[in-house]
Amino acid sequence: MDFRNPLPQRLRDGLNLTIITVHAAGEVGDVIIGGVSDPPNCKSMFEKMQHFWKYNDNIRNLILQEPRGRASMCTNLVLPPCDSRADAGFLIMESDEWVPMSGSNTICTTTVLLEMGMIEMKEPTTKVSLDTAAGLVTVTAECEGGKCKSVAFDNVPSFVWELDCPIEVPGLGTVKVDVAWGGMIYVLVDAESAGMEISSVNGANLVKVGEMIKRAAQAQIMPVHPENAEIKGVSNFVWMGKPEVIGEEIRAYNAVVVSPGRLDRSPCGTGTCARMTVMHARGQLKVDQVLRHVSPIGTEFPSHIRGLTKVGKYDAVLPTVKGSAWITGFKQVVLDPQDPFPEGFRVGDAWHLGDRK
Ligand SMILES: O=C(O)[C@H]1NCC[C@@H]1O
Repeated sequence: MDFRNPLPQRLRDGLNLTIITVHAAGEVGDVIIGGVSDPPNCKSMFEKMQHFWKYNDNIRNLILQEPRGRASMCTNLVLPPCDSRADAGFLIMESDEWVPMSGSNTICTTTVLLEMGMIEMKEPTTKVSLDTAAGLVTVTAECEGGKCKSVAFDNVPSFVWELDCPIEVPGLGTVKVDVAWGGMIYVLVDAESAGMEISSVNGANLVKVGEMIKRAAQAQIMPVHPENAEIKGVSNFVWMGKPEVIGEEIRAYNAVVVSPGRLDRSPCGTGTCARMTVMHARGQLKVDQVLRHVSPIGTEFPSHIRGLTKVGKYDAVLPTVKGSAWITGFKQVVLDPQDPFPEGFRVGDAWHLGDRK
């Protein structure tokens, strides 16, 4: 056997992605660090995201769908930033969409950028500015011995469109939902009042009922971001667990149903921001008070509101979310030109197929 040149020529010639595999609080947010060209003539990361949606969405399908991907994972693409203040730019791929912002993915990407030496790590604290499709996000990483121990990101302002908005859900009746922006657009429902228990063993039911409510909300309401009319429509769903006051802090479980229907393994950074703005609007969370948001697998994002602002006509909060990520591997992904599934596939045993055939 000759191992000197193990990769056949036809695989070396085609798509060849260098990926660092990583998870934050259990949620996979792999990071592509090589093999994808920067789209030309884009003035913002939002324009780069639109470019991929329009011309290169096949890469998202290839990476996230089977056989290379799976339902419960995301992938990030590191690119040069457009904002001159930023150290790096990145775009976020989820199963059903490119999303403007994501918490677990910001934590994964920052950890990879620092631990792989793509941005210089300074101990004990490294400040990083990341250009995202939702805007500039500043990150403070606690670092020690070459490890990025934690990542706290100052998210874009979050605000509420609706509190207690009645939605007619076929099979369930009227359900009251909150609608908020946390870097993605969320519908949020109090789990206890809907008779839902947040636990991993109840995962299938949380997904099934959450998807029913989310799809009904998508059909009945159309929130539009006041500063970017192209960001519109509900993306994900949050089950809000009962808040428990512990000293000065609040601890609460949550379960986020990520489209097309699976639970976020992490406490969901953008969902946490959406929830904090809802809790603040209801007088349940004060500025600087910690919300320790807990995922169905028990991982935590300690978070807080660092100040108040306005987004268009809406009162908004400035949310900060903290978590940790761990690199799990390194891989090269290729596409054989003869592969019958150049964009992968989904099977109903593991995927909510939704409207797909
Ligand atoms: O942390 C978050 O914001 C997310 N986790 C996966 C789905 C959401 O983007």
